[in-house]
Amino acid sequence: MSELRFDDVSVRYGSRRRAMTAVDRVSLTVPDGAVVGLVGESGSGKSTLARAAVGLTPLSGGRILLDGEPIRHGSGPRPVQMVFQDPYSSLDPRMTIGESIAEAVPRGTGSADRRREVSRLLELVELDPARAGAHPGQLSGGQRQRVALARALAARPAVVVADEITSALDVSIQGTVLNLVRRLQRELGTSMLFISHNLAVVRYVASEIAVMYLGRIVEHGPAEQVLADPQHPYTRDLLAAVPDSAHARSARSAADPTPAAVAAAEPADPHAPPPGCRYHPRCPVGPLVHPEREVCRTTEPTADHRHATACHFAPAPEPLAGRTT
Ligand SMILES: Nc1ncnc2c1ncn2[C@@H]1O[C@H](COP(=O)(O)OP(=O)(O)OP(=O)(O)O)[C@@H](O)[C@H]1O
Repeated sequence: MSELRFDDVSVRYGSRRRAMTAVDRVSLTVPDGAVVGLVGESGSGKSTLARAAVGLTPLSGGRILLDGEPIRHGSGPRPVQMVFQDPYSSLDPRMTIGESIAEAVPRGTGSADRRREVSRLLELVELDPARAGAHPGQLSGGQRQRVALARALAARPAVVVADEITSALDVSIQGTVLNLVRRLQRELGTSMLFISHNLAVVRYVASEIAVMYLGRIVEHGPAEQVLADPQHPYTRDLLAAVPDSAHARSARSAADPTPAAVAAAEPADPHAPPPGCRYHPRCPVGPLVHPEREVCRTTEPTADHRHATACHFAPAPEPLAGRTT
């Protein structure tokens, strides 16, 4: 069992006047064996949450639990491994890829076993073990990202956090890396927090989707339900931005026409999040368009159901056929 749980987690940067809360009271569970996709625009706090999970960023509040226990980020193998957007940040360009992967194999493994493990991991990520002597600079971006995945898996992690791992790749390569993630997840059953600003990428691998806006989770539920029946106006806007898909078309028809006041709205300032619902200054169902909906300016909506939406004016979600809630 490997369940990662963020329990009321906050992360603040800076001090006093320039302080900003990048992650604000986030509760989110990555169930055992599930891939939770975390989406949201740049600056919403996704990377901060990821870095907190691997101990790179200290918490200002709340707890992060692995199988119910606080994670220990001391020496020794890290139970939560992270793969970054730029594999150069995790791969030393002076080391061969075999050495980089071997370094992450748990201590106490003999050298012959370590070599075998490196070959096994390279095969697992669909790279030729004969290339173990190559340096990262000799590989393509997609191949480097495969090595970064192999290195993360070498530590036999309970959970992998993947932060924008396809964002720097050519579109043609993104699909092969996503296929690999899907296959690895199916074969190894590793729990995963998969982060991307791109909903089209997340929906390809995730069993659940959580949507983040200005440090808060505004919608979370089973992937197919969030995609087919998005409840939060921000999720609908994200979906409408996905090029040519059935989901985008339905999201667009729900949101269209974009009211002029919404189109002209300024992006939010993360240093001064709006009171009430954080999305209200940009929201097509909020007080910009419906002045009587004062509650959006004054009261923060909460989300606490299985397909949960933090919006005062979200319709009740349709039950999924064949599922019990
Ligand atoms: N080390 C830091 N010091 C101060 N502020 C930071 C730091 N790291 C991030 N921030 C701020 O915290 C907020 C959230 O950033 P974060 O990188 O977590 O968001 P994100 O959703 O991952 O966006 P991106 O995809 O652009 O990285 C942003 O406003 C950012 O400017």
